[in-house]
Amino acid sequence: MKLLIKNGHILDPATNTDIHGDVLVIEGKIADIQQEILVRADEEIDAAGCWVVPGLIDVHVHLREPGFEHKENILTGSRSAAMGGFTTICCMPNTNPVIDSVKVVDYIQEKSREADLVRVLPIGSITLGQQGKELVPLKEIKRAGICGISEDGKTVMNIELMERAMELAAELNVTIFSHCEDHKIAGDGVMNQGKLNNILNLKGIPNEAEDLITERDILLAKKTGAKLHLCHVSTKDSVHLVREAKLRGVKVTAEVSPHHFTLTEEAVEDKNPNTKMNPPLRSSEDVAELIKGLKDGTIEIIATDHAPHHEDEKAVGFEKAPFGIVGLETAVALGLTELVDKGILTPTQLIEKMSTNPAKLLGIEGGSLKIGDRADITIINPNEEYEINKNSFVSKSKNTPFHGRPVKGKVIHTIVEGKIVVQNGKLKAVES
Ligand SMILES: NC(=O)N[C@@H](CC(=O)O)C(=O)O
Ligand SMILES: [Zn+2]
Ligand SMILES: [Zn+2]
Repeated sequence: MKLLIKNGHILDPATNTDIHGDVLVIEGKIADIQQEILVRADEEIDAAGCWVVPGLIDVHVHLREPGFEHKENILTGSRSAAMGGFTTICCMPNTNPVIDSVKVVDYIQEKSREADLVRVLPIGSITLGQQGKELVPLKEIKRAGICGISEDGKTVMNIELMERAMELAAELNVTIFSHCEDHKIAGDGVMNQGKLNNILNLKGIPNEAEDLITERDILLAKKTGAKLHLCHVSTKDSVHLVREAKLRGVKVTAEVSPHHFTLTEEAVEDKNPNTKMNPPLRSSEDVAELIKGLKDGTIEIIATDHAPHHEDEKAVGFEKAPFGIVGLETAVALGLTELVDKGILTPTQLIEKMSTNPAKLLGIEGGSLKIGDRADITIINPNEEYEINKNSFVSKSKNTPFHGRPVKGKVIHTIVEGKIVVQNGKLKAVES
């Protein structure tokens, strides 16, 4: 099977490629990249006016299966990922049962094989059942195929237990994905604690809830030598802490989610439950520092924290609604509109944070268009302008604050191992 991608703007951060030309894929692998390739192929894609980039990788997604399939399942989440240009996604363990055993890891892998769309890498939990009491059997679940461990949704508040988890993770070379939130300080807050929460009569979550755990986990990573990845960084001081930790040689990486660099707490003004997520939308000073951190490389990854919730669950008022918003199908547009178009990141830097750096963090093949590499490729039209429409999402859930927002940049084709899964902005093979 030969696939020829013609006339694209080929951007590969891994090989420093930035040329106009053609990409030839043979039997699922990148066979050639030239200004012009003249061969007869089985299939041809005209990529004129589009970026041709390494397949995007999202290290932070909630697929909700097993246990919460009314919000999303592995098949619908994989479709949503493909539509968003992602060829690999990592799914968080806050399912029911939790991803804390070989059995659940196997189940997810089997379901994703059946879905046969994008690669799904499960993230195991840190403690059994995310109960914060006993560590998971790390050696076994690592052998079964987890790509890291996380207590996402909450924090392991017991510091001794977290230290032991990091020691073991360091020994087995497993990355810890840390959701930094001091439960006591966050209390039953529902939005950022700042200028607005009192006016809106909503309980606040102060920055310190995040910053204290960020600091704690950086210190533990330094002490144990564990590889620490910070999930959804949202505060200015956490960005400062990461910047300093890197200077001191701590093995720490950090991600920011598109909603945190796009919106501030002001978006909560009309109490739309789709502006409620954890961590909350922060102040404009926090957002400015996140953007600075993205620009200077302190934050090397953009991850969606795709957190689908059913419409009925969100329709109970701001205070009672669950935290979280969907993100797979809006990430590319927000990255392009908010970061590239505004001159904060170059196109190559955006792709680096959405593909090359995630691959490095996970230690997996991908994030590059080297000859011989597996042909995971995303083709994006950076100039297409439209309004985000939640009704066009293929995700089971539509909980987005971005419905109706004008954006620029659309995923046109997603190719996984040489197979076209999204073509001309549509899923190629959808039964049911
Ligand atoms: N981000 C969220 O607001 N919610 C996530 C949990 C999490 O990422 O912490 C969820 O699972 O719904
Ligand atoms: Zn989280
Ligand atoms: Zn999450």
